[in-house]
Amino acid sequence: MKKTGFFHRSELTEALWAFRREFIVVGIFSMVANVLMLAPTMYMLQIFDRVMMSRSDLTLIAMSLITLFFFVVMAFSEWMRSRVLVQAGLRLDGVLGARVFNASFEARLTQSGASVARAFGDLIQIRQFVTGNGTLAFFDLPWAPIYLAVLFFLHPVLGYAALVFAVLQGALAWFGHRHTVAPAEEASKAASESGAYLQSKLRNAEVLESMGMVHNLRPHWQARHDKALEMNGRAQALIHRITAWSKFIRYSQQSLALGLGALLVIDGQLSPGGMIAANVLMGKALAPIDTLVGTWRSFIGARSAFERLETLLQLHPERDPSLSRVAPQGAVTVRDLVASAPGRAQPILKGVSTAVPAGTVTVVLGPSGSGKSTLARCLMGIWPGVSGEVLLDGLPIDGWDRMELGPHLGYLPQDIELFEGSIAENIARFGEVDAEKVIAAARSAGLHEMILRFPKGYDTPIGEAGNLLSGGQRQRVGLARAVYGDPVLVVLDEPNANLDDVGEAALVSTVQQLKARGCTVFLITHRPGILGVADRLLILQDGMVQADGPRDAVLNALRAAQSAAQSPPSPPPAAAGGLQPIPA
Ligand SMILES: Nc1ncnc2c1ncn2[C@@H]1O[C@H](COP(=O)(O)OP(=O)(O)OP(=O)(O)O)[C@@H](O)[C@H]1O
Repeated sequence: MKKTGFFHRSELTEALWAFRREFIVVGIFSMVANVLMLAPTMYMLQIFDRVMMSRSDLTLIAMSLITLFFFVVMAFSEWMRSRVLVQAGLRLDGVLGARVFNASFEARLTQSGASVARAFGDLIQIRQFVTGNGTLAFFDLPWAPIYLAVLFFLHPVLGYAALVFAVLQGALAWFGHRHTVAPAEEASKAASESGAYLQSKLRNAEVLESMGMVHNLRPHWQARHDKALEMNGRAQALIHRITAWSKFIRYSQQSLALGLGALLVIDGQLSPGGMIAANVLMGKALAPIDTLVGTWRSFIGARSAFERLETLLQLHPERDPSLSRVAPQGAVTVRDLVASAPGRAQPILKGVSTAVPAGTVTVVLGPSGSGKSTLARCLMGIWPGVSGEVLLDGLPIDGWDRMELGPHLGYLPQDIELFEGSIAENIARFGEVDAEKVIAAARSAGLHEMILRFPKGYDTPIGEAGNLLSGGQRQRVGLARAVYGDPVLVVLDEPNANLDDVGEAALVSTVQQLKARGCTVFLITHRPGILGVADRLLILQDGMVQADGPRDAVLNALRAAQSAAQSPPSPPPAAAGGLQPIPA
């Protein structure tokens, strides 16, 4: 449960908070390991100041055995704490993986500006930090004062020297933090922008290669790449300078501590054993600070990753499973639908309204750019900037849980969007392949015989985005995927764009079968040949409804408008929205 008010924790903090027990266990093992880290120091003191003086073999053996035992316990504690952290990291991934996956997809749809491609990289970065040296150094840090106290106990000058070095290391860490965060962030942003640019162009490699566009695009990429290089160079230079200073302080500390101990020994204020022990102790007291300095970059990286991921999860909260509803029937109502897009002054859809009873076929017509595909996306509840309502069985479509609603919907987008995998997997929407349902969907899309002619039948791999299939085959596989599992609402965006006459006849039969089982169908097309299957027509013009109603009524009205417009010499009417002449 999320806490409210002062104790409110974000979802991500809550996920980490759930591992508090593990962190306590790590703290306990760290305590044991750190206390036992005093064992070599004590051993050294005993060897130099006691065994060497008394020359007692027995004391040496006893001291060695005890110290060995301490080492075993120390090694076990170190191993256990790393193990607990690694397991916690895996569990964290398990807890957040699905959420980040879903939120990434939602973010992609809403284009909310959250860094989608980075989301999983961010999760890995957080996990690696939480399970890495940074966290261990954080647990070791509180024990540094114990070593300091022992140093003060050996000689106050040694204690003060350690303090000075600690302050120097700390100041360096702070300086590094202040001055390198922004350049490092900018460098990583520039690098991912350059990578994303290249990636997006690689997707269209055929077009670029065939028309010799590679040469033209290279300078665009080079500019981004150069910027990334420059940023990276600047950040690296700073980081290297800080690392060099850090090394200087560390080496100085090691040697100066020994020199200081020697001075105290010469002065008779410290035993030789104390000198060696102090040297080791000082190294241990400063090691966590050293590690923190070494890991502050990953800390900063993990912190930014944490913030980005937190924003992503906040913008795309988990849907409440209690909202689960009964299976929809397929009645669709659209009310005053206004769909906008970033960077466009005018909305794409400007107040579209229609009401479609369950089990009817609506053919959507209109000229290019009139908003048909946008309407299709709104009907699927996947268009981000909308006002007005799209209701499925009277309930807002974007309020449904997608996992729950998805199987009841079928969608064939204009660019089909198949995925690498087999034909069967694509038709089955990458869920569990139910052979009977897959074959039924393929039959329904008039694809079954064609698939059987492939050497591997339904197991034929279709390549990335289906590029091993022809345009018409891709469209039919997309159609079979849309009708898979008997959905109640199917939206087909230009499903006949790549089809020959046989394919179009199969499409008509598919739509008739869908209708026969009570499925609501929206079919977007430019080709009037398919109007025969329509119960209703919806004609869009410039984002507005120009005509809507039963097919014959709309057609009669259009014909009347056409003949009225043809009697005086006047330009052909735009009534049919760029449609070829309405067949009689
Ligand atoms: N993501 C988007 N961002 C901004 N504008 C968009 C976006 N998608 C579509 N548009 C614009 O919205 C308008 C309608 O596009 P839409 O794809 O809905 O038209 P359409 O009627 O399906 O056209 P066609 O018949 O050519 O497929 C177009 O002017 C297009 O430029």
